[in-house]
Amino acid sequence: MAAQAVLRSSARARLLSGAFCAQRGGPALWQHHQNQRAFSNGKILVEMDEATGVAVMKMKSPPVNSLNLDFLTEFSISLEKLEIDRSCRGLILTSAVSKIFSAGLDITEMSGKSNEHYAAFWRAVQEMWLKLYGSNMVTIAAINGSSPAGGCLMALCCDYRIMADNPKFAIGLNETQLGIVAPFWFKDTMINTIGNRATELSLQLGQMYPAPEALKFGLVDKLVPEDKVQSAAAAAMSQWLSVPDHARQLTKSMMRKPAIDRLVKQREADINNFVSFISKDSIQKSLQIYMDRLKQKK
Ligand SMILES: CCCCC/C=C/C(=O)SCCNC(=O)CCNC(=O)[C@H](O)C(C)(C)COP(=O)(O)OP(=O)(O)OC[C@H]1O[C@@H](n2cnc3c(N)ncnc32)[C@H](O)[C@@H]1OP(=O)(O)O
Repeated sequence: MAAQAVLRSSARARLLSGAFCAQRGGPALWQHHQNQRAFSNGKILVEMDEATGVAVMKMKSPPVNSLNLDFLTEFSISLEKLEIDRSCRGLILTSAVSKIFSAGLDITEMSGKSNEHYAAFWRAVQEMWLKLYGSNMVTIAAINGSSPAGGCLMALCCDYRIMADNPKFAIGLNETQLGIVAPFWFKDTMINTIGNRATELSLQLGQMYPAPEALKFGLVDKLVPEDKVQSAAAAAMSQWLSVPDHARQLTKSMMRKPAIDRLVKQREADINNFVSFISKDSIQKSLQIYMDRLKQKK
């Protein structure tokens, strides 16, 4: 109950009540301009091309697009809005922040907060995963910067990944480097992409892979020059959209449903696990050390 109260007081409540809105004071409604429609909830900007049925979702939460409770709530609501729009068949997920796709879960959401807050936060992380991994749309990640942990997870949820060919940009599930453990559904998502052995190595070591290495073992599907990421994503999208929707959607569901069902069945237990793990003193200390190191590297 307390967890729901936290969620009610967050972006979801503001969005649904219409306070998150466009500068003119209305709800985050579509704005029309020629063949384009757009809406923005503040941290997320969505532009949809009506001629192609493709929406581009840009994450815009500087400095690093870290995934806090408000961001995750906006993300899930935006995705739901596209999912129920029958004219939208494809989604390109990318970043409006230079050199960063997403820094993953916001570490400050996992430090020094109440158990109710941890529970609400983790429910929002689960929701983002359930919606994106289970989307009926074709989803393509246009990875135009670094993408650790939760950022990598978002990319892995997509059907296809195109990354900027820059060895300074790295991607991976680096949770163990923070002294924390990726849950089973992060692990399942990675296994479904790169296989069991590569996932085991990657997760235990908490590896971050520079873009060229990520390509080698299939963590991403294609590298292109930085300035071609969006056009390459659009080109890949038109190939994916040439497949009849019903056949592609059923095939996607056949591949992903077992992993999705597994979390759905254990959602509350997974939240309880997260809360009891993250609230341990030793884990809080590890996160603090990691954050201090991040700040010291400057
Ligand atoms: C227990 C259950 C498991 C939970 C599963 C967890 C999943 C996760 O996603 S945990 C988060 C893992 N994320 C990371 O390890 C990323 C850490 N960040 C970085 O490596 C870098 O910041 C970067 C590569 C993303 C960007 O580097 P750079 O452009 O040099 O920017 P700065 O490092 O200077 O960062 C700017 C600013 O942002 C703060 N920050 C960075 N990442 C996060 C984050 N994930 N959460 C919260 N805040 C973050 C960083 O501390 C800087 O803050 P200021 O010093 O106040 O400017």
